[in-house]
Amino acid sequence: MIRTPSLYSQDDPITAALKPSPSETEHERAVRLASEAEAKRISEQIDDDLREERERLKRRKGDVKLLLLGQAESGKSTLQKQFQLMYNPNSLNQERASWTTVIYFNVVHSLKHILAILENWDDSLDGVESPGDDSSQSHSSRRGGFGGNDSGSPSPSPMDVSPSPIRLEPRDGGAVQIANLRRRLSPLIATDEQLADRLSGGITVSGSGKGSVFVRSGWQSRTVESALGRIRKRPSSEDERYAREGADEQQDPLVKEIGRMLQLCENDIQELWNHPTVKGLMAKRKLKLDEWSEFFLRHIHRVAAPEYIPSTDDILHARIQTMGVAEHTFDVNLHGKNVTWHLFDVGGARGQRHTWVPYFDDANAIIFVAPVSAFDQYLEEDPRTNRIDDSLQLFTQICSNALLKNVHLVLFLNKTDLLRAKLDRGLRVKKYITSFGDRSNDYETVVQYFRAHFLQVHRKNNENRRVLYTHFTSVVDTKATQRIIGNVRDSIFRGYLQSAALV
Ligand SMILES: Nc1nc2c(ncn2[C@@H]2O[C@H](COP(=O)(O)OP(=O)(O)OP(=O)(O)O)[C@@H](O)[C@H]2O)c(=O)[nH]1
Ligand SMILES: [Mg+2]
Repeated sequence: MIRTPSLYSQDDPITAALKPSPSETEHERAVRLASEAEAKRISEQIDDDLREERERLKRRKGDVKLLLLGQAESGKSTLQKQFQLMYNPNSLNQERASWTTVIYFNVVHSLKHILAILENWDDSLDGVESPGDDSSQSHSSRRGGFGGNDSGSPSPSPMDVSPSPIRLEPRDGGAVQIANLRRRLSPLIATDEQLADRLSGGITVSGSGKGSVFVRSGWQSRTVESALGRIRKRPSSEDERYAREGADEQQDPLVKEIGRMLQLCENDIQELWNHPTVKGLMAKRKLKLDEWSEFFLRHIHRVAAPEYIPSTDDILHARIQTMGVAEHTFDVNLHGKNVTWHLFDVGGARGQRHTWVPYFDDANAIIFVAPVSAFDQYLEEDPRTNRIDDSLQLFTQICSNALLKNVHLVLFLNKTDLLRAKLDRGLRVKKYITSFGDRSNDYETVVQYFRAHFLQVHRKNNENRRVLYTHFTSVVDTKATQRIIGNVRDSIFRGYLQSAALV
């Protein structure tokens, strides 16, 4: 007979220490056995997790890992949606209905913001300053020159002052009209927090400002799940009709109710959006709306329609902040070879950037997204830092990071459509970026100026003499972006094949 060592061998001091006391009662024995069983379960779970992780790493060995990096609002998640549209369009269709919640939230939040600005403005409608004036935040206290020099911006040039400042609505009629709109819209505005809660699953992120909502990877199904307590699987299809047919049975009662409210309030929203006071404040830049706010308010007739299902363009314009790192997987076929790509879409706010590092050591490529339209904007997390300055600082850190020194590097100078629109509206770069000086304020000069700064950062931090691939992009433009994604895919693939010694 084979003899096995006793469970409580006298030779082992640890097992001796764990040996039950001879005076152990029945109850103590039951508690001990339960805790030993729980410890065993946890240990086995850890072993399973480790085995799974090893398998996953083994599987991923030949895969391409692409990181999307850049500051908050730069367009990383929008670019990820373009990849999804290109390589896994069914998955975008399956989650189409869940974007309704985000878009309703974007609309309600924008209305709330407009009404809040109007409230603060009611008392001082006559105190309108010159166009282009941006006195809601003092420039002199901000970093506006490249490289974080604290030079601030020059005071507005007398040339910028309009000889006849726009007069906003007189207090009486306009103010009464706005007060009525505020009253009628208040039930809709009151849903803001419920919507935020639905999207974030109750998680709030400190310092997120503007009442933004952060979502973790997989929020689309969780949003529906948390509302209904179940997820219904639908057959995948490229047809938006599926989304429409499935949407009703899957729809969250809160979202349904807000859809109904939007329908009833559409005229009031139109009236507020087209109100001369709102237009006047926007022209004076006393009221600054984010690009997605303007987009959805311009399309409110469609968004407030019964049975609204977001179009692909709507999904590309919807705004929700990424929390942590979200992994998306696609199969990319090139020259008959099928390779799995893992796209890592990161949260770009300063408080999120520490989550990027664990993904650096086995990354093959990075697309760094820098919004060039942001020259007149400041960080949510640090209102003293100009957004372009922050992008350059972040790009410096990425270029100089030792873990990333062999990674294929692509730069997207993004939001060129918004840059063009701002310049066309007469915004002057020099007012925000002092080093721009007296250069011509046209689109070509401005984009080349920004590009030169990014190239300079790359040159100064390029011991390995790696190539930087640069693209001017507007990632909400599907046709142009998909063409660029094709180029990027080819260049990443070439590098990948070379490093895998397959060519
Ligand atoms: N007009 C325009 N809008 C853009 C462009 N790129 C992104 N946007 C919009 O800008 C907003 C922010 O884009 P996101 O993709 O969510 O930004 P992000 O980099 O993922 O931000 P975080 O998740 O906070 O790090 C969204 O409403 C997008 O639709 C662009 O090139 N042009
Ligand atoms: Mg994002």
